Amino acid sequence: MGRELLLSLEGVGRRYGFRGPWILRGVDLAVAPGALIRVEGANGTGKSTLLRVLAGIDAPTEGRMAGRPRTAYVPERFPAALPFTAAEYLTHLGAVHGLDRPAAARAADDWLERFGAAEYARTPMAQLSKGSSQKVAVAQALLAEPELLVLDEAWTGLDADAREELERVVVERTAAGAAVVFVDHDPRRLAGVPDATYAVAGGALNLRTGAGTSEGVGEGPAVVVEARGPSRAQVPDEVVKLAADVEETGAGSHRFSVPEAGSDALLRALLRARPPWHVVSVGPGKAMAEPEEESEPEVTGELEVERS
Ligand SMILES: Nc1ncnc2c1ncn2[C@@H]1O[C@H](COP(=O)(O)OP(=O)(O)OP(=O)(O)O)[C@@H](O)[C@H]1O
Repeated sequence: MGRELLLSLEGVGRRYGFRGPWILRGVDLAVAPGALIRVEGANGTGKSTLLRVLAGIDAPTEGRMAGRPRTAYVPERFPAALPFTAAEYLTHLGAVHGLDRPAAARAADDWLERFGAAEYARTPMAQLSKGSSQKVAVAQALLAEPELLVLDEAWTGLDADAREELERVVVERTAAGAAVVFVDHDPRRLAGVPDATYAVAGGALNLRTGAGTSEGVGEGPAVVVEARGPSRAQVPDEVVKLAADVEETGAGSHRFSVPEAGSDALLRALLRARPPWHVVSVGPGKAMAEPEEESEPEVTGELEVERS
């Protein structure tokens, strides 16, 4: 099955107020279905700002975002003192997400149960402990099976069982094709599992491990990216370097085969090119060892990266 990007950021910047310092600048990020992305960085570098932009809570001050996945977000600080019980609150949110009330109530109970908070279902949220209230924060994000799950320190305050459960849920969601972007202060969190780890520093988002880094490229199955360039544009050098195979499939259209570990970096390079390329589809290819057997990627639609 082909994959369209769920979301992409291109040249995104964010600052607070007209004259505030830039917190983020020139951020490019391609979020594919099934991707697990970790974001790191020192305190105050802009991780939460980036996650709020990804979650659609905050708008970029400059740059472009394309794609509108069904998104759920666990904020760093959850407003716990709401005038509802946990079950009422979750049922209400489930209904807002389009579940009928009985289904929403069942989903609310199921998620509270899964995180060991069933006994607090009828407790007013203002009376919940910090940890129990964090379980409600996590449950509200999982209710509607989001396509993009954004977790800002979501493990903080959870007990050991709930922390493990949340790791399991993240792996389940990505296996089901959802993307998960998370920040967590514990380096052991989902260690070795993320497809890519980025660091926010000096306003920039830098790839640390995973796609496009030396430890990642060359591993894993091939991914085929179909993209269309501006008329008579050269394939960007960075893309040529990352791709294992480049084929011109029509006027301005190209097909790139890239090891899975390098696919995000290749997508970023296409989106960053000036003028930018249009990513048409992303799909699985044949193993890199069999280049002569060309695979036909499934074209699933077009992601137009708008320009200002
Ligand atoms: N709503 C806001 N208004 C003004 N400044 C803000 C706002 N939100 C964040 N900032 C500033 O933006 C910078 C980045 O904050 P952010 O919370 O994104 O960083 P962070 O990397 O998540 O930090 P931490 O690790 O401490 O959670 C900080 O200087 C912060 O003071």
